[in-house]
Amino acid sequence: MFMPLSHTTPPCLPINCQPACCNDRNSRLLKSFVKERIDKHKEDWNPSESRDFIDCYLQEIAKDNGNGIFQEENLMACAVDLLLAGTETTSTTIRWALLYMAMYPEIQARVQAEIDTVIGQGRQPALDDRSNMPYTSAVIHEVQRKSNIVPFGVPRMTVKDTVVDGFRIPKGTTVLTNLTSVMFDQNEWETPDAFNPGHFLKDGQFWKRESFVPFAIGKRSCPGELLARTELFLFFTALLQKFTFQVPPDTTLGLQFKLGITLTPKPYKICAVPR
Ligand code: HEM
Repeated sequence: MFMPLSHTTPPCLPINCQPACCNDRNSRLLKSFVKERIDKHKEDWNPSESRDFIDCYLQEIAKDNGNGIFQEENLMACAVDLLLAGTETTSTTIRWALLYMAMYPEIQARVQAEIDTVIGQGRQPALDDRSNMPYTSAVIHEVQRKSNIVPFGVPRMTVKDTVVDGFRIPKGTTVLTNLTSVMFDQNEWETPDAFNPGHFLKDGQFWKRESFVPFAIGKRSCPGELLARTELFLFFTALLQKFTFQVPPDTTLGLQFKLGITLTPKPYKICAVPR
């Protein structure tokens, strides 16, 4: 179970904390959408059959009549967090992936060749295909490493005086994990600043690397990792199965970004040409 992000995030981060979902209007819309869903779940709730997260939470609230830690306010905050953390991140990664594909047509062509061999055009991609597609997996990992969309993890706060590697961190200190330093470490990566899927390939097979940490590590690492990895594989392969992404005529694409809670590419235009 996780705490709402708002309980662990300091109110004023020294960065531009304004993803589209954070502005007042969008935040109100999101909250009222979640409230509607919770009310609907309460209406047709059957305690002996949990359909999803909201049902399970309602069950926990009912156990101690809403007097314990499980309360409707927390349910609301957790559901909003899941929607925010779960949509902005995956869609931003896909935006980076399409940008890289348009900028590196030879890499895109190799992904498409693998899709054509393993999946073909006659059916949609399935998760089972992933283990037969080392090059595509390497490209998705390299997109995640190089685009580095959550460069400082999620801000945390020490709950007691702590010593890390000889450094004393007093209780109540906000701590950011510098994931960038690991994913661009010159001692770990052969060409840290290049977009190079070869970082994740050895003898033609997918190579899992310890320094690949876009979801952070440890007991507070991203709870959505499995879902995100599944979504990224299915969306990316489905898109490249049907389209080739190209730089529009007379346009130069670049890797300019905007740093907010996530590191997103600046808006860009590319052509999706049906295959
Ligand atoms: C490419 C996609 C994603 C990336 C790169 C990503 C990355 C991260 C990172 C770095 C953290 C901070 C971990 C830490 O502080 O140690 C985090 C936290 C979190 N992520 Fe993700 N995430 C992604 C997708 C998702 C999805 C799909 C969901 C849910 C459906 C999700 C839900 C969360 C939540 C709720 C937290 C806060 C957990 C807590 O406070 O303990 N994330 N994520």
